[in-house]
Parts: sequence; C-alpha cells; structure tokens
Amino acid sequence: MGRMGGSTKTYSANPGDYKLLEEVGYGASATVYRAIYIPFNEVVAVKCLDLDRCNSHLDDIRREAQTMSLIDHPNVIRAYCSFVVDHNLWVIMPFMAEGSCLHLMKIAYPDGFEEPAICSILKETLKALEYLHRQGHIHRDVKAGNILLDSNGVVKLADFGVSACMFDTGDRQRSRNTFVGTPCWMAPEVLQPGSGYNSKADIWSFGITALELAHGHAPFSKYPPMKVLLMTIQNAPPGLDYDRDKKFSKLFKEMIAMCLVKDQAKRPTVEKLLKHSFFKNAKPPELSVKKLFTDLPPLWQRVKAIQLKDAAQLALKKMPSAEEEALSQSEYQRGVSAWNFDIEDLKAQALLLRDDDDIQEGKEEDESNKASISNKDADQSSTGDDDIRPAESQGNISVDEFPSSGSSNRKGKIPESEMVEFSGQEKLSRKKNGISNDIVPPVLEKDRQPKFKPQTTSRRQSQSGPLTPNAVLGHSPSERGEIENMPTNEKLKCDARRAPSFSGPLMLPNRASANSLSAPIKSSGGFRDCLDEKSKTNLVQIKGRFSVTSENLDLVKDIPLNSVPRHSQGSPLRKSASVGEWVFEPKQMPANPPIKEYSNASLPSSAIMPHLQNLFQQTSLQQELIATLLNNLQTNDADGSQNGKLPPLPRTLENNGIADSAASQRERLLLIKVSELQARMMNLTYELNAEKLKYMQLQQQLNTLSRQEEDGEPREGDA
Ligand SMILES: Nc1ncnc2c1ncn2[C@@H]1O[C@H](COP(=O)(O)OP(=O)(O)OP(=O)(O)O)[C@@H](O)[C@H]1O
Repeated sequence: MGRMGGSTKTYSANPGDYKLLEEVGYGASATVYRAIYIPFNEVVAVKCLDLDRCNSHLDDIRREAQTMSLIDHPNVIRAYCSFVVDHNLWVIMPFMAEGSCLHLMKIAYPDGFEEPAICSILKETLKALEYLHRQGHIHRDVKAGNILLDSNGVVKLADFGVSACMFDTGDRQRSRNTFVGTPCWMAPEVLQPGSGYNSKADIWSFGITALELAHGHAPFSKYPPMKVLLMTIQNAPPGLDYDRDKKFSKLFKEMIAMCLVKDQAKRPTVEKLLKHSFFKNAKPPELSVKKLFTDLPPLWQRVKAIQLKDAAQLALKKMPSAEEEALSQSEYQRGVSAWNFDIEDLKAQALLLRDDDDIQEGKEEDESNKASISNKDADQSSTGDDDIRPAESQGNISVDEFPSSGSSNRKGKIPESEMVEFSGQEKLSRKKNGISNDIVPPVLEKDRQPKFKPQTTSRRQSQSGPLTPNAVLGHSPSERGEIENMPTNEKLKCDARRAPSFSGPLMLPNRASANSLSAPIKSSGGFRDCLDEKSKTNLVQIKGRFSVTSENLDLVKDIPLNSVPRHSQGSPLRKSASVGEWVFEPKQMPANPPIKEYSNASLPSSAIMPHLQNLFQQTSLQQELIATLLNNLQTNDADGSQNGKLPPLPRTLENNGIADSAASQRERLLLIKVSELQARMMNLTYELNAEKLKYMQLQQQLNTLSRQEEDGEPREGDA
C-alpha cells in the first residue's frame, strides 16, 4: 500500500486493482498507461518500468521509487505507490491528462510555444527544481518530455527518482543493447567523466529545455549522440539568437544565457533564477498553459498519432546522411578517376550537395557563436572555428524550409477540418493493438501542403559531371520525369537515396521514437521527390522534405528498401525479396494461434496464458536475434573489405567503374539488409509491447478471477 501525499488515501500494491487502459507515453525503459484504480474508480497513470531494460539493481530502483513516493510538492509528480509485477516495476502516479510538453509540441506546436506559455511552464518547473534541490536532490533529466501538464494547466516535473537511480549506475540513456535519445540536455560537466557535477547540472538542462520549448526541439537534437556530446563540450553554449529569435523578449534571452554557461559555478541557483525579471510577469498556468490544448484530441490518441508518425520518420530519417556521404564520395572519386577530371567542377557540385544537415549545422554553429556573445565564458568554450561561415551568409537556402506559419496559427487548436484520417491499414494496426478504429490521428491538413523554396531546387541542380545523388533527386517535376526515364543504374542511385543509412552508432530503438528523441525528425534527403504521383495523392503529411502517405506508410511499392513497419501485416519484410538469407522465414517460427483465439471469450484465461507467454517469448527471442544479427552486420560492414568477406575488386583503369559500382552495390545490399532488419526490429518491438499490454490485462483478469474464486464469488456467466 502506498499513502498519498498529505491525504490519508492509500493505493494498493495489487495489480488486479488497476485496470490498464490506453498507452499514453513511453520512454527509454518505461511505458506509461492511463489506468483506473478500481477501488476508488479513479484515473491514475501506471508507469511500467521494464526491469530487464534497467541497468540498476531492483533494490536501488525500489529505494528511488520510495523516495518518489515521499515527494510532496504541487509541481513534482509523485508516486502513490510502486510494486513489482513480473519483470516490471509498476509506479502508480496521478494521471496528467495533457501529457508532456514534448508530446504537445510534437502534435500541435512543432516550432515551439509562445513566450507567455513558456514563461509559466518554466516558472512552475523552477519551483519544482527549487523544492528538489532544497531536499538535496538533483533531477538530472529536466527536459520537455518530463514536464507534464494536466487539463487545468497544472505543470509537474516528472521522472524523478527512478531515472536518477538509472543514471547512477550507468549511462542514463543506455538500456541493454539500446542507445536511445541524445545527451542534448546534459551539462558539459556531466558529459565529461571525472569532472563532477552538482545541482547546477539541472540549471543547464533547464536552459536547454527553455530553448526546446521555444523552438520545438532541443539544440543539436538532430545529431547522433556522440556528436551532440562533442558539440556540447566543444562548442559555445547554444542560446536564443538576438536577431533570428526576434519574437522572444530580451529578458527571456538573458535568462537562458545565464543558465547555459559552461562553468557550472557561474550558473545561478534556482532561487536566483526564480528572481530573474523574466519570471516576474509570469501568468498563472491556468491562463497561459491551459489554452494550449483546448480542442486537442485525448492524450492517447495524440500519442498514437505521434507514434505512427515517428515510426515512419525514424525508419526513414537515416536515409540521407551516411549513405549520401558514401555515395557522393564514391561518385566524386569515380568522377575524378573515370570520366571527369575537372576537380573544381566536382568540388562545386559537392558544395551543392549540402543538405539540411549541413545547413542546420551551420545554423546551429552560428546560433552557438551568436549566443556565445551573451555568455561570459563563451571565449573559453568556443571552438574558435572562424572558417565556418553560417550557411545563410553563404547564400545557401534558408534553414527554415517550411517556415513557421506564425504565432497566430499556433494556438493549440486543430480544427476538425484540418484532420485527416489514416487509411485502413493504419486502422487495422490500431485494431490489432486494441485501439478503436474510430480514433482519428490528428494530422494537420496544412502539413499536407508542400512548401518548396525555389532556391532549394536551383541550388540542387547539377550542371555537369557525374550525376550525383542529389542531382538525381532534383526537385523539379521535369527532373522527376527524368528519373523515370533514367538508365537502371542511375535510378538505383535514387533508390539508394531512399534507403536508410546509418551514421554513428547503430540504434536499436525500443520504440519508433523514444521520449528523448525530442526534435522533429526530418529527412533531409529529398525523399518526397522520389515518391511517384500515386503516393503524392496519398500524402497525409509533409514535414520538411519527409512525406507520410495515407496508405499507412505503405511505401513498399514506392521505396524498394522499405523500412516502415506495417503492423497490420506482421512482418514488413515479407514482401521484400532483397533480404536473402537474413530474413526469418515465417515458417521457421512456431506458428502462433490466430489472434481471434485469444479474444475468444469462451476460452479460460489459463488456456490463453501459455499461448501468450509463448508469443511473448518468441517475440523477445526474435528481438534478441535481430539485435545480434545487426551487431554482426555492423561488424561485417566495418571489417568487410579487410577480412575478405567483401573483397574489393582489383582496380584497373578499365574496371574502375565496374569495381566501384559492384562495391557500391554490395554496400547498398548491406544497407538494405540493415534497414530491413531494423524495420523488422521496430515492428517486433511494437508487437511485443502490444502483447505485453494484453499479457498484463489477462494477468489482471486472472488475478480477479482467482480472487473471486478465493472469495467464493460466483463467476461471471456461472449463473
Ligand atoms: N503521470 C503521467 N501522466 C500522463 N503521462 C505521463 C505520466 N508520466 C509519464 N507520462 C508520459 O510518458 C512519457 C514517458 O514517461 P517517463 O519519462 O517517465 O518514462 P522514461 O522511460 O523514464 O522516459 P525517459 O527515460 O526517456 O525520460 C512522458 O514523456 C509522458 O509523456
């Protein structure tokens, strides 16, 4: 039993007393459900922390959960109670009906909130931090994903305690074979081993969170973890730009700059920060925050929509970077050695290849440098790379390819007319996961409108020399027509661009999108332009140059290297012929009884449980196996050319082109395999979670039944 704050209310540690409803959130190691606490008929949140994914000892986790239950502050979420159910720790908490600020931004404010709302949210968060710091705690995970809102606009800081203990015993973001999220919010001293840190680390994270709320994503959030780590340590601190972020007040900019000082000793305490003039005029959250979510669909529908969107984006987001680099590099070299000797021309083309990544990087570096002006320690921390000119100043395309539609239409409302329904396939997957078909994911109609910037097109046109991937993916319709008429090898380049690529450590996501992946993920690869007309008619969403089709991401027809999980059809790989020996043939797996069998009301729970456990085990096994295969693949990929597995063809003047194309084909095949395995992995993870939920629900039913039996109550239907 757990007690509740100041009141005498207690919550039982009996899982059977909690009826799990919809999934409302997920993080690195936990899934959060809306649930009913049956004895009080009260809605609560149940956080199911997968202990197998935790690096901590159960005792540590328990201790932290207990600490969490002792917390008593209106701005800190507390645990009513916690207990272990199988391999999960269930933490029972108040249900925050509007979810996290991160979810809210993802669904309705991709470019961040307006200053008055941010001010209120931050002030409430600071009050929470003030309380925690006074109690001698460091939160260590302040970010928009951990700032929860209820329907009255009440702001509570979450994820205290359990997260902290995970932090203690290892990398916060690492769970078993998974590296999720980015260290975007971590202070430089936290990222540097041995440097030691204290509660001022929370102040840094708070500053990053302020930027996250202002822009819709944390600085550097699009980069791989290692790059973020290096950028945080080496670059000047990020900040609001005095010119570009004109809509924000000077006070806000100053306040952020105070937090984002690299020398932790120079950062203010929470108390001092609370006294900053920026917070003087903070409106009560009921006024400024509550209006953010009027007219939005219920949290679980939003979360579902975000999951679907993120699943697609995650599957495709890696398309451009590494492979684009590899391809452009190989094209570059081939151009020089084979038929184009004009190195200057090639260099010029390489410059044209700069995509959003580079531009954004330039922007962020610029942002950092500009911000550093306001940071007293900037000169110590700046990389001093004066040669890096911001993309804009080089006359490159605007960073904001899809400019914010302005503050006026960011008022938190998604008019019904702007909602678009997902297709039958998506609905099927919802059904499969026990979610009603009449749920309409809130996707903004306005996002369907492609918003090109003409400069982009012209900048990307290749004038001469070898066809670069970007040239193949030129944005103009005429170029698209050319793609269709291209020789197969050139089309392949286009196809290859559509394939996921893998820069940095291979990520095996728990979910399509972990809580920590806060930035809207953009494909920078021009994928949209590779979609055929049919797909275009089915577009439901365009973010950056990324498109989602209403065929529930049924891109298998459009993208040969399909990497989007299609839950309703089981494995997304069944249609793919390219996986070869890496594919798990469905027949290799013990056949599962049809799902209908599980839902057969006449079957006793005892008959269902073994099937369910079996299914559960299979899925976990598959997950493990895929992880191992992916690891092997990574190693092979890295060692391939050295260890003879993928021997490079001898390069002679005659066969240079052939050798290169054979090598790049092998490379492409490997990438296909990796991407498909990853898609499969995601799909399985998704299914695993659905099964987990079913498993828990059945377990609850079993518990209830056995309790009824013990109490001698007649069973339902016995009469
Ligand atoms: N009490 C709650 N009410 C409603 N939603 C919640 C609640 N607690 C958490 N959530 C949702 O679930 C998400 C994940 O929860 P939480 O951050 O606790 O998990 P986690 O695994 O610790 O995440 P991470 O480690 O990635 O930060 C939150 O971002 C939020 O959207």
